[in-house]
Amino acid sequence: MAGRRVAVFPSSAELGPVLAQLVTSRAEKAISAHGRFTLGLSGGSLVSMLSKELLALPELDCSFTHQPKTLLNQLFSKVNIPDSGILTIDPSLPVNECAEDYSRKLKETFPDGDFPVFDLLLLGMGPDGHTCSLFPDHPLLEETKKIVAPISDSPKPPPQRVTMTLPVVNSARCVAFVSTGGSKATILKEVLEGREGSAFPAARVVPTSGELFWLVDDPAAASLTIQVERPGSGAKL
Ligand SMILES: O=C(O)[C@H](O)[C@@H](O)[C@H](O)[C@H](O)COP(=O)(O)O
Repeated sequence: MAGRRVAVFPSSAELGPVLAQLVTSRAEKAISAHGRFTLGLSGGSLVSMLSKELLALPELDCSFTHQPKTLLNQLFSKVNIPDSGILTIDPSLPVNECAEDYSRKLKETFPDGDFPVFDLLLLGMGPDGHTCSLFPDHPLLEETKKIVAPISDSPKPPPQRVTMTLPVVNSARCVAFVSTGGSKATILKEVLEGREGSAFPAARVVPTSGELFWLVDDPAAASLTIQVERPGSGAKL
């Protein structure tokens, strides 16, 4: 890993522009290095935060995780992405087929190597420490071969989901968690300051050779004792 960076902002209002800057800077870097930019998005409040900030981006080749298209419309209305550049799950399929279908789409988009290498993954974390649909103590955390897996016993509704696996997440060139609000304070401390090898799924996101950011607000960071960065709203990460 290139080193974890924890950046704390007074509120989402200051965090949002820095998140948008991270997306644009990693997009520029990716496009100049290999001619396209691949972005994976998880659920939660990320999409609406991004849609407020991203007014214009270069044409992007994007892949989105388990987001129904309706949720993404507000984001897509702000950025210039051709339909062919957007990969979504097909929720009309039974969950196993849905995972296979999405896995096939990803393999077509990322034909090289065992696992897709996203330029940037933006992730959220639930109050139980889950990320993507990787839940604490679930056997899916040990998956080493699949790139997308079905889950039929999610502790959080809906019970049936599909998720990217940890090897995909940890292959990314850059992963950024976004976590805001006081309800995240306890779990954030556990994940960022807990023992080595903590079982929380979010703590197992440690990109093999990519960057790792945690972008959080003051209420979420309230219990942290580790050293953090406090970038200004115009900061570049
Ligand atoms: O799949 C889901 O049930 C949610 O999308 C969930 O995983 C979400 O990403 C986290 O709960 C963080 O969401 P917030 O950042 O909005 O709290």
